[in-house]
Amino acid sequence: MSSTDATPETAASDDVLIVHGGTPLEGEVTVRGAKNLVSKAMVAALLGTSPSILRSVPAIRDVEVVTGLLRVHGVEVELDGDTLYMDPTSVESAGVEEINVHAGTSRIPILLCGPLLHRLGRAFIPDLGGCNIGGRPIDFHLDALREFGAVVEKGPDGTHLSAPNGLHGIRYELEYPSVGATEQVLLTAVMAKGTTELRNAAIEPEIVDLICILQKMGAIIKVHTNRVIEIVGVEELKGYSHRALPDRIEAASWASAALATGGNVFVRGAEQADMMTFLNVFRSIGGAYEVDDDPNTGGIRFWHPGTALKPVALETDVHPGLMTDWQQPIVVALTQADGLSIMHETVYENRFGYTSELRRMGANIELYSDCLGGTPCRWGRRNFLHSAVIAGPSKLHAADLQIPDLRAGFSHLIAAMAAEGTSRVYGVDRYITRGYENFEAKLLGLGAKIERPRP
Ligand SMILES: CC(=O)N[C@H]1[C@@H](OP(=O)(O)OP(=O)(O)OC[C@H]2O[C@@H](n3ccc(=O)[nH]c3=O)[C@H](O)[C@@H]2O)O[C@H](CO)[C@@H](O)[C@@H]1O
Ligand SMILES: C=C(OP(=O)(O)O)C(=O)O
Repeated sequence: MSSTDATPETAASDDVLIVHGGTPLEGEVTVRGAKNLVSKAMVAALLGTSPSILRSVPAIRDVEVVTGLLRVHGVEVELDGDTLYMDPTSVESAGVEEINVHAGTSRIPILLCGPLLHRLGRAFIPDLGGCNIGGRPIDFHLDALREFGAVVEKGPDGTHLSAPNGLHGIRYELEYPSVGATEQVLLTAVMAKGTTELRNAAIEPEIVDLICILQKMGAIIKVHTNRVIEIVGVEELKGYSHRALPDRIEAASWASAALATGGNVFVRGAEQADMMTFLNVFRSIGGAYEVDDDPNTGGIRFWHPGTALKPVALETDVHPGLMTDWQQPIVVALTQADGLSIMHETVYENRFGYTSELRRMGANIELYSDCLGGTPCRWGRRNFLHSAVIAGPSKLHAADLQIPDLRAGFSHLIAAMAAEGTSRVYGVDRYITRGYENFEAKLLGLGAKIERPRP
């Protein structure tokens, strides 16, 4: 099972955005539900005996992929505006070929295991996709599922699971607080027989929102101190009605774009509580922000105050640390800071590939295999280039860029908008649409000078 985001070379030659750089982004964008919650909330709907309603659903490709997966399993899915109706009353098994149509782009298919084992007694894991930023093994998922009582069989066409004796609660400690493995345990334990205790769990806001959804469905989940989650299995869950929490990764991406281009962007829908760590970093670099806490129209305004940006030493970490998905946009902003910054990536071993393109644009970024951030991490001394030193400020110049993955892609766009001259950014449809809805219209609305090549 591998992470299968395509390599940059495979981006179609017409999948390109022309960016005329040098214009500060100014105006307003709206963020809707978080990519990393919405797709899991859709999987949770599979567990209900009645329909679920999910609001604030963004128009992104990961939602399309999970819609396809739910439909092949007999769930009726209808989108009305940004509200998703999911009726799981007639869940049925799907064939390997039908499932494989939706394989290879997202990591979500593995999260269907628990719900499908409960509903149908069997499940199949197709090839997983997602960003190509490390090995992304699924050993924690399979290990936990086996503990719950699942039988995991690897065949020539993929991994098949069954639960001949049903699933029962477990005491389980994650080696690392993996987001996906925590969600796997939650989605499986809620209907397993008995109580589950998960130690060293991830506690990202998207996980807390998933817990809220499961609670609405009838689950009993207690979040204790020290990353311990206790789940009391119940026999039946009903559908839910929920508004997804806003996408804090998209919000931070626009904030970084405002800073790197010397602009001023109001991100409607951005929430302070989920972005506290990012906001501290943004202010340390010298960016300015203001929170509007109106529950209906509020958000956060981010702007460059016109004074020199300051260098910082940062490390990515699990929540409440600095989110790894914020790393790339922040690094682009740091190319404009006055001095030496450090970024130590501790979550993924290979998330700096995109910096080679930034170097071609004139950024001064060196990569190291040592843990430069101060805290030794899992990747130290294993020859993974997982620390970056960024010397700024650099005058960025235009280049032709190949996007390697989702967040790197948005960061390439930011760099192209901050650079002098006209860049061509390849792979925007393939990668960026997976997590940023309507990004071209949003960029145009902020005054970005972008265009598609004429046929
Ligand atoms: C769809 C989604 O929500 N994606 C997010 C989710 O990814 P995802 O859930 O895949 O990320 P994890 O938190 O599981 O991964 C964190 C680390 O744990 C390792 N690991 C994970 C599982 C496993 O079985 N074995 C193992 O070794 C991974 O290789 C990685 O080094 O959380 C990441 C960390 O916040 C984010 O960057 C992704 O945007
Ligand atoms: C790494 C990411 O997502 P995924 O897990 O879907 O690849 C991301 O959203 O930055």
